Amino acid sequence: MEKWIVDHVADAYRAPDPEVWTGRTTTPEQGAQYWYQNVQLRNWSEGLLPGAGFGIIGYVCEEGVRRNQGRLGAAAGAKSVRERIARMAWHHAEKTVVDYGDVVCVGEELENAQMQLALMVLHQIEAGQVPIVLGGGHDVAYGHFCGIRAATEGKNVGIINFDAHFDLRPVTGEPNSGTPFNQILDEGLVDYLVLGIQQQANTAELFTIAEDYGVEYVLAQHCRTYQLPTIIHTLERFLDRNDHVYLSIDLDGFSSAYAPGVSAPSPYGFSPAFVMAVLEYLLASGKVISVDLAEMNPVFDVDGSTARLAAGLVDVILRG
Ligand SMILES: N=CN[C@@H](CCC(=O)O)C(=O)O
Ligand SMILES: [Mn+2]
Ligand SMILES: [Mn+2]
Repeated sequence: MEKWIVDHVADAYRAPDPEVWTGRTTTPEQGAQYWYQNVQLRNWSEGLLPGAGFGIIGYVCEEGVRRNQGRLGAAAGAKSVRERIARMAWHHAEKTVVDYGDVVCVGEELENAQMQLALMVLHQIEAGQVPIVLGGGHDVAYGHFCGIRAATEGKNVGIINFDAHFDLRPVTGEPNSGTPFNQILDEGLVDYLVLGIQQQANTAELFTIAEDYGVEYVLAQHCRTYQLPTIIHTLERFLDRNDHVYLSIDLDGFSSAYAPGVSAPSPYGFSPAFVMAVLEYLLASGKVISVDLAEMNPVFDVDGSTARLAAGLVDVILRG
C-alpha cells in the first residue's frame, strides 16, 4: 500500500497554511494565550514533530459528498474549523499540537486522498501521536481507518461514530461519503457502534445491513443527557472488549440548531452537552487512538456556529 501512496503524495498533500492560524494579539507580558500562538506548523516532508501529542490533518475533500448526491462545500470544512480553533483560549500547558497540513482530493481522485490520509495517520499513531482529522466528507473514515488498522495489527480496534446515519451504504460503483463503514466492515471484523441514528434518515435496507454486520446503535431520541447512565453502560462494555477506539464525529449528528453547516442537516440530533459528556467519558478511558470530525460544510454555516462547535470538540479532545 505504501508504495502506491508515495506515488501520489505530491498531488494529495498540501503544507499547513500559516494564514489560518491568527487571532487577537497579546502583549509580551501576556504571552501565548490562544491556540494560534501554541499550535506548531510542520510540513509533512520534514517528518513528524518529535514529542508531539496531537497532530491535526485537514481532509480537503467533498468528492464523496458529490458522489453521494449531497450538497457541496465540505472541501472548505477543515479551513473553517482551523480558523475557529486558532481563536480559542489555550488551556493546555504541557501539551503539544501540530498542524501537519492537508490531504487534498485532486479532481475526482478521492481514493488517492484516502490513501494519503491512511499513510499520515499510520505514521502519527506509530509515533504515539493522536491524529485529529478535520473533514471533509465522511469518506474520511475509510482512509482514516486504513491508517489505524495498519498501525494496530493484532489489536482490537472498535469504532464509535456519532452520526445521524449508519454510512453503511453498499458500494455500487464508486465509494462515497455514505459507504465508509460498509467498506471497513466488509474488509474484516470490526466492532462498530453508532450513536445518534435517526430512523427517518436511514432506509430499512440500511437497518438490515447494520443487523447483518452486528452493528450496535443508539437512536437519536435516546441520546439525551438524562439517558447517559444507560449509554455509559453500553460504552463500558464496548471499551472492555476493545484495545483501542477510533472516534468519528459526523457533525450532522447534532441538531441543526447547533450544526446547520453540514451536508445533511436535521433538527432531531444531539445537543453539545450530550456529546461533550460522552466524549469526556470515552477520553478518560485512555483508549481513544484517533479522532475525526466529518461533514463540516461552511457554505451552509450560520455565524460560524458549526465551526465553533467543531473547534470546541477539538478543545475537549485535547483536555482528555
Ligand atoms: N454521509 C452520509 N450521508 C448520508 C445522508 C445523505 C443525505 O441525506 O443527503 C447518507 O448517505 O445516508
Ligand atoms: Mn451523517
Ligand atoms: Mn456520516
